[in-house]
Amino acid sequence: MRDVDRVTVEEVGLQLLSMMENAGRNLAGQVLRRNAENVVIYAGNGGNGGGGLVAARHLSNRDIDVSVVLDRDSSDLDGVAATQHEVVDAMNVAVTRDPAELDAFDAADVAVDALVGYGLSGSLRGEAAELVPAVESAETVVSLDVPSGLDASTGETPGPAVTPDTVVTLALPKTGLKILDATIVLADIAIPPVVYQRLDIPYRHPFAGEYCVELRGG
Ligand SMILES: NC(=O)C1=CN([C@@H]2O[C@H](COP(=O)(O)OP(=O)(O)OC[C@H]3O[C@@H](n4cnc5c(N)ncnc54)[C@H](O)[C@@H]3O)[C@@H](O)[C@H]2O)[C@H](O)CC1
Ligand SMILES: [K+]
Repeated sequence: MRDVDRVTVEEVGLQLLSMMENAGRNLAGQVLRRNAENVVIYAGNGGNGGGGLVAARHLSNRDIDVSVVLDRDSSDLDGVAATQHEVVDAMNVAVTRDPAELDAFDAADVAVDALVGYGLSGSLRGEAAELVPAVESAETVVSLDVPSGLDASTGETPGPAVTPDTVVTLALPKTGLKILDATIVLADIAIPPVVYQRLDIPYRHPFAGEYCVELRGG
């Protein structure tokens, strides 16, 4: 997946922010399908968190009551996550580090888990790990790309990990998802077939007339 991202950005010229926009909009679409009224997005400081913050923007644009919980102070965000945070902050979306501070916390019908994706290294630690019970307290948990704390390649959970109802995984299903009971939805983030060709990955798009396809029910 890292190679797919690299070739897409460096050789084809599609920008990370474009892929992330597709990721976040597809994720928001999956949340909207659940008729959620009150959504809490848990976001970390990487591509995964950035996608979660894009979804926060799309949901807020659709008048959903959405709040964001970060695993660090917003001033400690950098890169794409900082860019996406700046936008939701300007939109007056509630952003906090402490879920108990949110009026919406007890009422959340969907929690979006965008703390860590395939960038996990070792066991889930620090505030991200401490937030796992809060994420799981919502009626429905939707993880972006891979459940936070689960190794995307092996499926191992060397420490705490989110147990989602649904995973919205991006571009290609990650092998580590095989062990989960969750519903797996594959989302199109517009990676062109030439990228897979260059990497000798046999690929035929599975999306038919949609941007998301359910690979496996929970
Ligand atoms: N083609 C695609 O699939 C695309 C995927 N995208 C999304 O980007 C993430 C991968 O982004 P990356 O920045 O490489 O890493 P993460 O966001 O997954 O993680 C970095 C984040 O997590 C923290 N962290 C790492 N290990 C731990 C740990 N053990 N405990 C606590 N915290 C940890 C680290 O400090 C960073 O803050 C991918 O999953 C997709 O969601 C792109 O949006 C587009 C292309
Ligand atoms: K995640």
